[in-house]
Amino acid sequence: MNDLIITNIKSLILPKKSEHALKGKEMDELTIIDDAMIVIKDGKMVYRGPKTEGYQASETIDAHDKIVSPALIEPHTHVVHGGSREHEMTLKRQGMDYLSILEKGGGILNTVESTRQASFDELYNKAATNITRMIQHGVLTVESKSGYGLDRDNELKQLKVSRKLEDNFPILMRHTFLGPHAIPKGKDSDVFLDEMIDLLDEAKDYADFADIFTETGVFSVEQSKKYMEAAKDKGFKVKIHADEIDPLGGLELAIDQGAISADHLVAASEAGKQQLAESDTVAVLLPGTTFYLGKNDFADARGMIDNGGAVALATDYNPGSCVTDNLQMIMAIAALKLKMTPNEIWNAVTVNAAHAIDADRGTLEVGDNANLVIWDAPNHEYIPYHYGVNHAYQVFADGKLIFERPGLMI
Ligand SMILES: N=CN[C@@H](CCC(=O)O)C(=O)O
Ligand SMILES: [Zn+2]
Repeated sequence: MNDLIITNIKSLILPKKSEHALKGKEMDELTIIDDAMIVIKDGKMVYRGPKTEGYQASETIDAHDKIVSPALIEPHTHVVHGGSREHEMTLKRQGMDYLSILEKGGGILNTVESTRQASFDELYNKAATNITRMIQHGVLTVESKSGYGLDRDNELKQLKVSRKLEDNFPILMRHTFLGPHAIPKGKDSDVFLDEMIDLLDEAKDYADFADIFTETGVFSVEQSKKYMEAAKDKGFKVKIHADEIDPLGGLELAIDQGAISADHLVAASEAGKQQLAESDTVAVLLPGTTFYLGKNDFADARGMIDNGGAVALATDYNPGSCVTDNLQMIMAIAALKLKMTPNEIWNAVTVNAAHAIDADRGTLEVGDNANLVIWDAPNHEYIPYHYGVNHAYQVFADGKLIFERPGLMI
């Protein structure tokens, strides 16, 4: 007897399981099975394919002609933080840009203050609200960065909160130490970077990856190289916030260092984009950030994919440069502004997002954990098309229904 059958699935969306992230033309390939059915036993996929009579189960769920996909994957968030920065919208309206706000002690440094002041429980409860919202939007795998402590105790506090979230929610998380996220006021950047390098040993108990913000007025390419090499020596896989605003060569550094991902890449060079195709580095693009910063030039996803590179998408949820926990919204921005096809977008928020954070997720093959979403949508193109609302209808973690969108009470 099988545990659960989900039947009457209009279309089943199946990204390809692969040893490496999907690159170039592969990103436009997606298997779609119409009139489908899923069988789950002990939380794992036993069958997925055309409807058949061959299976029995103690429970059957009728998908009522809705579509089903693997649960989405968030490969870049700053979900653990104190405070909020709505006042920055006024500053931006008055013409101050992101780096000028940071230079004046606002931006990331504002959130550092709020995060330092917040207790462990306050940080946990706040982040739990965002994680809940992400799950409600169809996400069951989340990467979470520190980077708002900028000192030993507060960086570790953030990472411990991140770990507790993973313990208490039915999700898989990856935890990233982002000590070099900004330079504390009055500190010398080299001295501070050395402090963060010294902290890597302790951070290793809680974090899977080490990350750095390589940007004008933050850390240079040379400093980033030093940090990444130190982190790799200590057993970390490395990530980088690269070429978000200025073209410093962060993508080339990431590739050179064998980074698992290079994130942002709005201002990445042509040379970097060419090299991406030959590398195992995944480009994690964050178009919600470009939108939220009010910019018109988006990352060149088309160039990266057409050159043969691997692209993933994330919200970059954080309190300053992208305040949304709705990855479906990012799928819409990717369609409109990154000119990605629906198939590329689905692969970018499932398999490729999984590869960007070293997670074996994002597919629905036999033997996979049954992490999936029933979407209230007629086809897979509909979700990027009808933007700004939640299309997730039912979310299943390891075959268990954990969220169902309520309907009207009239
Ligand atoms: N750009 C650097 N870090 C974050 C933003 C952090 C913040 O503004 O609080 C990002 O990925 O966009
Ligand atoms: Zn970030």
